Amino acid sequence: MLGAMRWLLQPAAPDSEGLVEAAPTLRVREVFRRFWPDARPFWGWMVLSLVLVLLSPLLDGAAIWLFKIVIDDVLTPRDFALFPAVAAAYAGITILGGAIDFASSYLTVWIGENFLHRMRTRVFAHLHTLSVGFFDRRRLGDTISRLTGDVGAIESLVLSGISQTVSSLVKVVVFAGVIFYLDWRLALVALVAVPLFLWVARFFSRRIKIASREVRGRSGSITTVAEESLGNAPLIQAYGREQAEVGRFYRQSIGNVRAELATARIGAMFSPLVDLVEVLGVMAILGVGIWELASNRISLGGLLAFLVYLSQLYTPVRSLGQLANTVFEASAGAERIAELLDQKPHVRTPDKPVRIGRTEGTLSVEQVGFRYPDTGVDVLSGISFQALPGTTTAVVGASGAGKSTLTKLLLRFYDPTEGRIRLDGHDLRELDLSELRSNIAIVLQETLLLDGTIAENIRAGKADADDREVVEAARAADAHEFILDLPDGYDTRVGQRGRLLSGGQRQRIAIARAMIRDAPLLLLDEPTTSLDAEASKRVLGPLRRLMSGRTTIVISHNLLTVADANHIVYLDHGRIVEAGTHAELLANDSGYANLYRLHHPAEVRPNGSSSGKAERWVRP
Ligand SMILES: Nc1ncnc2c1ncn2[C@@H]1O[C@H](COP(=O)(O)OP(=O)(O)OP(=O)(O)O)[C@@H](O)[C@H]1O
Repeated sequence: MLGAMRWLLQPAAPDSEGLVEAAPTLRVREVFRRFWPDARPFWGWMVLSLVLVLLSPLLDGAAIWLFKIVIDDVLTPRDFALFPAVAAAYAGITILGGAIDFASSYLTVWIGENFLHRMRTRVFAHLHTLSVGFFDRRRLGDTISRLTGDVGAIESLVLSGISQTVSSLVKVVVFAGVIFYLDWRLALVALVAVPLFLWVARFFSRRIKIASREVRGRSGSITTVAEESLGNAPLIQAYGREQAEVGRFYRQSIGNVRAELATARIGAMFSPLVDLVEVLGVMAILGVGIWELASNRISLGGLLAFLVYLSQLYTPVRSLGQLANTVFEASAGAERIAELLDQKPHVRTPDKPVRIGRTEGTLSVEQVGFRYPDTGVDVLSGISFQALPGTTTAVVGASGAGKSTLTKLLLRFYDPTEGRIRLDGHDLRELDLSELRSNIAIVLQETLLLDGTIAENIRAGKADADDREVVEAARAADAHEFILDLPDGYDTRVGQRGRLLSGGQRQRIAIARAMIRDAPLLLLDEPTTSLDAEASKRVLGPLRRLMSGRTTIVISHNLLTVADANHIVYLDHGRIVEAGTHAELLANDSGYANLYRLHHPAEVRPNGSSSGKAERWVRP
């Protein structure tokens, strides 16, 4: 028996795969204090909705009072005189009640949905203020599940919760008032059940909260697995991992079922217990009622009306108890939203940023050191170099040397942990973030395309560009012809992440996007690495056009695009070990020369001088 009870009341076992970030627990009061201000725009409407909510129990009370009149003044004396008036009053109350119920239901949904929409958009906008580091660390699926699922919890807590509480409380006050008016002795007997109600509700609410937390977390895990798995469908199919992935999904899904069932068990135990309490109350009333009736202190109509009022009173008391469960369930979701909103961007615009407008493009990297948050290793240390307007600086080094990390610092996705980067003499940390980024155009190794049309993707570089500019940029990027060959030309959709295009085509779209941005600073991170020799060759011309006249930082380890850079910086394990021009570094015959020989075995003589082929390669 005890074992069965324990099973009935036990929350589901937590997920051990760690797919979702734990949210700190919050008391319902704190959740409330925190999110109540978000409902401010709806306060006026909420007052109106509460007025409607107040009217409804008053009408119910009046209808029951009419019932008492029917029994005591129409049926018992068998007098027809009052009947037409009572019938008309009934009809009037029903019509008015219907109109109020309609207005109240619609208004509640209207307020709820609009609040939800604002909250969702606010959380989404907040996510976009967070630094890139947040997205590096978090599982996207969990974040999406919070945005689409858990936001609703706040609505049920802050809005529906309030209106249901007020409506139930008003009903309790109205019906309790009436039963005291009818017979205070009977009313006192009826109150015996109240502390029992409260105890049962309290007992359940804590358990419901723990069980609900698991349900919310599991729903995040399901979205996480689905997002990661479906987002990598080609990889999973190529390596035959479909069954393993289905297994992973199955585990999270069954975990969700168990968590839901545990919550349902705990919730379903609540109702029968409350029924029991209610029956105890009614029996006590009937016992005392017979005695009251016998001593003529109450009429039969009065006793029957009393019982109806009592059932009306128990309904809101019961729903207050149920509401506590709903509120605790919702607060488990609200905790997950609060955790997201508590995330602060690591990188932000200072209160009084220096305005630079369009930069000249002098970039100085001064003694920069960096380690990723929550790691113990310096990825970069003591990095210094200067890039002057219109020149090209190449950053070269083996895989993992820290080249891409450097671009992240230049874009201010992260701030250096030591030293500084200056643009036109100003530390990047002093600048307005969006102004800084508007001065930079990027072309990355893995081309980032949005699931829109070709034209939209090019225009992402400059939102107000007209069609002529888009075509011009595409021509300069050597993309115009292949775009015209596509089924819908510039209006062809590129598919998720541009998958409907080839690697080289994606790269040329990215170059067109950088072209149209016309920014003074250009960051190229391995722009040709994912392309074969033929495709690389095709993008080199457009890249050159893009680079001319801008301060360009090229990151590469295949050296294809770097040989004619004005300055080459060779990184090894996060430090600069060599710097100079291509010829100087080859003459040095050290790390850079070795790397170059690796890529172009036939082109470098052992004494380090170049055969000149490399230059022909980059200057076709
Ligand atoms: N978000 C991150 N969090 C923690 N460590 C990271 C993160 N990104 C990169 N690293 C680490 O930083 C080091 C440098 O990585 P980075 O991507 O800058 O190298 P890279 O020189 O660009 O390499 P590749 O040429 O292969 O792209 C690596 O050891 C990597 O493990």
